[in-house]
Amino acid sequence: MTAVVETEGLTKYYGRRRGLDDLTMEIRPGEVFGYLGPNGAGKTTTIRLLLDVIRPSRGTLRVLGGDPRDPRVRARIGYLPGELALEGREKARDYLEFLAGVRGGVAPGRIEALAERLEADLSVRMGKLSKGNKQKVGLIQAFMHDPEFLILDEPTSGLDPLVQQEFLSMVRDARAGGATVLMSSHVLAEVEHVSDRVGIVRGGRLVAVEDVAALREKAVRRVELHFDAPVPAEAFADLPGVRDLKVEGASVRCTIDGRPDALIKAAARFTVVHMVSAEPDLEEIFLTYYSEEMHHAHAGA
Ligand SMILES: Nc1ncnc2c1ncn2[C@@H]1O[C@H](COP(=O)(O)OP(=O)(O)OP(=O)(O)O)[C@@H](O)[C@H]1O
Repeated sequence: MTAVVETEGLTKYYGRRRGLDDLTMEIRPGEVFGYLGPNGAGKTTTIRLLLDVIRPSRGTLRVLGGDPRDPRVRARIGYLPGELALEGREKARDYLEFLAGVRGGVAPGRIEALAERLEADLSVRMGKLSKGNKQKVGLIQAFMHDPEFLILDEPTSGLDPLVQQEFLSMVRDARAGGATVLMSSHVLAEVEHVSDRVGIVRGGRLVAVEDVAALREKAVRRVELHFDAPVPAEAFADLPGVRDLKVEGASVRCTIDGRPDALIKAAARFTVVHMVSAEPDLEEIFLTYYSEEMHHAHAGA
C-alpha cells in the first residue's frame, strides 16, 4: 500500500534559520502517528510543508500518493491548525455550515453530532468563543467531512480532560473507519494511548520513530503480588525478565523487564488475592533512551 506521507531529505530554512533539517519519514495507511517534540522543534513546519502552506528549501515529499500542491490531495485531508484564527460576528454553526457547503462531503447531521460529542456550543459568535470552544470548532471542521487523512497540530491544547478523552475516541473511530492520523504534541502522555507509532523531532531533526506497543513491552514496571498464604522464594527465583525480587511471607515484589508472562505463570500455582502493576511511564523511558542516544551521537562526533 502506498504511504500516506513519504518525505525524503525534507528541509526548510526561514532565511538563515533552520526550521526543519533533512526529514526522511513515512506515515503508513491506517496508522495514528504521534509527532512529538518540544517548542520550536519543527512540528508545525513539517505540517505546513505537508499542506503546501510553505514550500521546502530542499527534499521531496508525497502526500496520499500525490503532490501536496494538488488541490485534490488537499481535499482529502482534514486539518486542525495549531493556532486558530476564528473571529467575527458569525455564529460557529453558520461558519461550519458555510465550510461544509464549500468543501462538500459532509453527511447531514454530522456537525451537530460532533458538537454534541465535544459538548461544543455552536450558537456563540466566533469572536466570543473561549479557547476551549475555539479548539472544538477547529476539531469539528477537521473531522466533519470524514477525511482520509487527519493532520492535527496540538489537538488537545485547551481541552479539559473529559473532552480530551472524547477527542481520543474520535481519533480511534476515524482510524477504525480507515483514516490515517498525524497528531503533534509536546508530551507523549497525550498521544500514547491512541498512537500506533511516535516520532520524536528535536532541533529540526527527527531523532527517532518508535512503535508504541513495542516500547510498552520494553518498559520496566513494578509489580506486587499478594497471596492467601506464605509462598516459597524458590518458586519465583530465576524467572526470565524478573528483577529486584523480594519474597516476604505472602507477598512478592519485583520489577519486570518486558513481558510479565513467566511471573504470572509462577504466581498461578498459588492463590493470588491481590495484584498491583504500575502502568509503565513511557515518557520516562523515552527521556532515558533519548538522552542516551544524544550522548552516543555526541560521543561519536
Ligand atoms: N515563519 C517563520 N519565520 C522564521 N522562523 C520560523 C518561522 N516559523 C518557524 N520558525 C522557526 O523554525 C523552528 C521550528 O518551528 P516550528 O514552529 O516548526 O516548531 P514546533 O515544533 O511546531 O514548535 P511549537 O510546539 O512551539 O509550535 C523554530 O526555531 C522557529 O523559531
